[in-house]
Amino acid sequence: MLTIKGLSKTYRTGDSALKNVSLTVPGGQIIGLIGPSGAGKSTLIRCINRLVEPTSGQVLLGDIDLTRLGGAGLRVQRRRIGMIFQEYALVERLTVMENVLSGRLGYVPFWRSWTRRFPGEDIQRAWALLDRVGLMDHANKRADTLSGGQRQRVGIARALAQAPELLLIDEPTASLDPRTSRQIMRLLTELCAERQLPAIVNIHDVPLARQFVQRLIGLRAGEVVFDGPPEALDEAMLTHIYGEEEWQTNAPEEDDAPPAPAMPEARALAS
Ligand SMILES: Nc1ncnc2c1ncn2[C@@H]1O[C@H](COP(=O)(O)OP(=O)(O)OP(=O)(O)O)[C@@H](O)[C@H]1O
Repeated sequence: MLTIKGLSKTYRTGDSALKNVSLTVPGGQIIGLIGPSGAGKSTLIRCINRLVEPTSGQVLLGDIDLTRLGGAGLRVQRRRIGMIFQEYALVERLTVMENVLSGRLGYVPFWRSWTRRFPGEDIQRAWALLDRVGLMDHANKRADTLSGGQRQRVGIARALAQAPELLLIDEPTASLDPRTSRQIMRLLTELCAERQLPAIVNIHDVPLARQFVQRLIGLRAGEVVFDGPPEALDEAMLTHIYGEEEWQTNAPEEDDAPPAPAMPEARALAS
């Protein structure tokens, strides 16, 4: 469970990017974070993992307040947070398997990470994850030979290899075509449900968010102005959140692609 209490951020420039944001994300729930450019979505995500220092407030992962930690304590707690990025952030010249294993780097001793000798159980976990995200047959390919959707699947497997207790997902589909975007969103929602992971996904595409996410948070000028299910997000509320900015990027369509396979052994690993 993630609990955010009274979180505020004012940058040195005087920009008040977050104003007293409070919310709770229980395990298994994905929150879709929506709002116009400059609303504070990235700032919120970055304050949670302390890439940006909050000005005030608390961020509790379980019962540990991340805002009170520094140095080694923060490094240890950051292992509990998996990140998934718009541009995947893969190491291009490494294989798919090596990229997934890099999710374990925070756990292995320095000499092992230097020589890339990972424990057997890490390798087994990586295989199970590759199976779950549908990339078993691509394990030995270089990351730079993959399609965008495949790369994002590697990014997802790498984040899960970390055995995170929270996922922070920044614009996961912004570089993908509509159909691949739906496949990735479906995979993310399934994985969070299977592993009972709380997650926050920063997403520009409101129709896509509505299709896959059960709870949306609307940020406007650093404040939460909507917190509810997609059905409650009507045209008037969208106009309130976005003002004049366009929110519709991809029209929702039925997807004929089958859902990603749910491998029983990957489920067992997660439990
Ligand atoms: N490093 C920074 N220094 C000063 N001000 C910043 C910094 N980063 C963001 N801001 C300001 O904080 C506010 C929120 O920005 P943020 O990037 O969090 O919004 P966003 O909702 O993620 O926008 P976008 O959708 O365009 O990425 C904006 O007014 C922005 O100009």
